[in-house]
Amino acid sequence: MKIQAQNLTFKYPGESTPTLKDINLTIEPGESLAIVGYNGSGKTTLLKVLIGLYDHGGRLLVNDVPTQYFYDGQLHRRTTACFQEYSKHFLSLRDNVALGRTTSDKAGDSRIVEALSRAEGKSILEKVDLDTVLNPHGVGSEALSEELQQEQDEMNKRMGSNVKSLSLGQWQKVSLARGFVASEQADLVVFDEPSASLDPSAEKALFSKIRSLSAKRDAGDDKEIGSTTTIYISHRFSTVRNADKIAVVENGTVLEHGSHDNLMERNGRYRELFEISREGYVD
Ligand SMILES: Nc1ncnc2c1ncn2[C@@H]1O[C@H](COP(=O)(O)OP(=O)(O)OP(=O)(O)O)[C@@H](O)[C@H]1O
Repeated sequence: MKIQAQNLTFKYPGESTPTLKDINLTIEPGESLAIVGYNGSGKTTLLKVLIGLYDHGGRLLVNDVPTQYFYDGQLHRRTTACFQEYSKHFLSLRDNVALGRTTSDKAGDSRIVEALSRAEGKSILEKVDLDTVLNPHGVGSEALSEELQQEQDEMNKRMGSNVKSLSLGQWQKVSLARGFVASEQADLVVFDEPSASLDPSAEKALFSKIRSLSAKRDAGDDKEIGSTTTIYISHRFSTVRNADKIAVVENGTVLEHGSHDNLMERNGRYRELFEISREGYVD
């Protein structure tokens, strides 16, 4: 999917000043774009506007067509988004990953295992199986409200001992696996800080899987296929540098964009942020 933002602006309802202004950006089909910048600079808002979640000023074009010419839901069906606030369901591991998108047979289960593996979460299967019901409220039952405690007691009664809790990082991998299953039908896949709860080795492998979603394939005459575009927000420059394009967002606008090499050569904010992050790894 090709995405073009032309003089894009956006203001949250009730706010006096726009959160995004003069955004001009083109992401070609099959490209990966990393969005970087300080906290509160507008990265998540930009991601949400680019995938059509918010009404905006200026123009947003998808495959050269202004988004208002698509019918309701048409673009959303082609988009998969993994946001920081992911959902956890009191459902089996299978249903948490697939949400009904896979068939209930061996082929369906192997898609789920494959998605868990791409999300660096295959080891979760050493602790629970696909039928295990996951408890979204965590281990600390003493911290649960009376209502949640009742819900948990009820589930435990119904499911016997087959209810298990996961760590934060394991839940994040379940939510990423959900994104990978959904991405099979998507032309645009977006991730908002997908590795926040992951350890460095899982993180490195995850980003290479995310970028491989974007690998350009020969689409032949069919412009619709072979062109999954990925956009991700990350503060980890070791992974950001491998994106095809990087956009530096500051005060609600794109300050610089280009490849890692272009931006390093430009010697501007990207280079400054990259060097600060590198210093963080040097003793
Ligand atoms: N729903 C909202 N209503 C009003 N203002 C909002 C809303 N969501 C975010 N903002 C404001 O918009 C600005 C940009 O927020 P955004 O979440 O896009 O930043 P970000 O760059 O993704 O930050 P971070 O790196 O901390 O996740 C911030 O000043 C924030 O307070």
